[in-house]
Amino acid sequence: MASFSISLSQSSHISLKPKTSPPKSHFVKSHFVQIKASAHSTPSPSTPPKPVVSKPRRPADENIRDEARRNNPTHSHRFSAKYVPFNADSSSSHSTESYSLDEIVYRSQSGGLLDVQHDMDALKNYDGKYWRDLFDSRVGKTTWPYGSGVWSKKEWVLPEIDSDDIISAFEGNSNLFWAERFGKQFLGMSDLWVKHCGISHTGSFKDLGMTVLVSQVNRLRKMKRPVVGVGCASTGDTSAALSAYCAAAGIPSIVFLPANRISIAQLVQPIANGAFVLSLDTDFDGCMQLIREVTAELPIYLANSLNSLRLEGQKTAAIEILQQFDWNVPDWVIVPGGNLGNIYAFYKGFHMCKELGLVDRIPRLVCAQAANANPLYLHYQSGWKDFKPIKANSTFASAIQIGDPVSIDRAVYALRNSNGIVEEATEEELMDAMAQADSTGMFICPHTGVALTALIKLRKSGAIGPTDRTVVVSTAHGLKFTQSKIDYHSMNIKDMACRLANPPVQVKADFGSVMDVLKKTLLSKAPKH
Ligand SMILES: Cc1ncc(COP(=O)(O)O)c(C=O)c1O
Ligand SMILES: N[C@@H](CCOP(=O)(O)O)C(=O)O
Repeated sequence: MASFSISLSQSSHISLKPKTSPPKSHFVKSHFVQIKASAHSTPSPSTPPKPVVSKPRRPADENIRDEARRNNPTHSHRFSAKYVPFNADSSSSHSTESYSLDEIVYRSQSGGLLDVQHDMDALKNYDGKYWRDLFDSRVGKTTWPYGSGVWSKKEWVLPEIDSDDIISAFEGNSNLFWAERFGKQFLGMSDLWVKHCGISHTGSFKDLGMTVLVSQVNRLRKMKRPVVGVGCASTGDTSAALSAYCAAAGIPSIVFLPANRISIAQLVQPIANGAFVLSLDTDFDGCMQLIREVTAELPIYLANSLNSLRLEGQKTAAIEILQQFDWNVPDWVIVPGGNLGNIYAFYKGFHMCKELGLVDRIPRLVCAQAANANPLYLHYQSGWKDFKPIKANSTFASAIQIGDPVSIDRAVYALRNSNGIVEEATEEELMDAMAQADSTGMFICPHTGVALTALIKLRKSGAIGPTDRTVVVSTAHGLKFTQSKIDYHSMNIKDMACRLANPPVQVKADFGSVMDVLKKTLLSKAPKH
């Protein structure tokens, strides 16, 4: 595997009936009020927004933030959220411990994980149709901030933040790709989809969480909270997203990277975005330990997914999948896992949609790991007994080379509550799966190769049926990982057959030689009529 050193000296308006059940008194005066929701303001049953037939063009001297301010001058909020201890065992969730999202806190008093808890009673004042219509009305617009796939779900993400404090690149709304040929040719499947979360601002799903986290930091700094910068440990994608969003906000970012373990494309991202980059002679788990110690001492805000704010943004990918299927629920969703925040984020997004009546069930989740970095897989195989961190070995899926995932409890909770499965992929399996997918027109990253391997194995075992609607989550853009593809297609990998390698053919630059080669190769493959 290649390694690199870090020596670089309108609005659509919807008319909705209220829920038949009586809403809570502090929200609604009459049960029979008609709500007009606009794409640019949170609808209020007590003060319905003015109906607007079509959105007039914004004055030339007004930008989209100004426009949002004008349309929503009071910034009144009916919804709220807070941090509570993450409790895998809900029977013991009687804790009264909670924190405002404006506090800087990453762990509960007992040292456990935190979770962002929304005021579900307030959200339940609106029925599933209300939320589906509201979210649908915001897709594909430039209305600040709802044009973002994350902020189109603002009421479910960070309901209390002022739109003016949001730092967004209009992330999300990513392509749900129908993998027609891959599904048909290799798996006999007709309803296979790839959610391309990596076709995004910085080339990975991390943008979804980072817009939320950096927006909250922006708010904290405006509130004069002591935050001198934002820091993370990273295998390459978190650091890229953090540095981009911080640069957009004018906030300093600090990234801890494991030396020689991330791709050159990932390394250059924070460098270009002006982050303070530390290359450390350790692995990701070592970097994570260090950033936790540093952020406990210095006023640097922690941006890893230990910080549950990140997952609020990431969960919108799950909501988006449902939305893209017209609120039909797929049977399976397969997610590659490393630090294990994302698998929980998917669970949370699906679960919220069920709880709030947008859908009536959730998909089964599969978490896919590289066999060289498989602590969750081993834990699953043991029947969820005694989790043991491991020393992760080098893998082409370098962004998930993690042996001591911070979100292990969240992942176990998500998988147990979705009748989930954990699978693993060897280096050869993941690279072959990546090459196979690429040969059908995709250009995926090795982590997506891990997820596809899980799919291939589950199809072979019969767990996933030929007509099951299945979504594979692609987590990063293949262009960040071109070196792995170069190594594969030049058959330059020790102990790997690279059976799908497609190296370029060296030919003399004359007509005869070119014709000979073309006849021998292309024409022999032409379909016979
Ligand atoms: C490309 C890519 N895929 C998958 C993952 C795994 O996500 P998580 O750490 O949330 O499990 C990561 C980061 O860890 C990643 O960068
Ligand atoms: N793959 C991640 C690893 C860190 O994960 P996080 O979600 O906890 O930030 C990366 O790109 O750094």
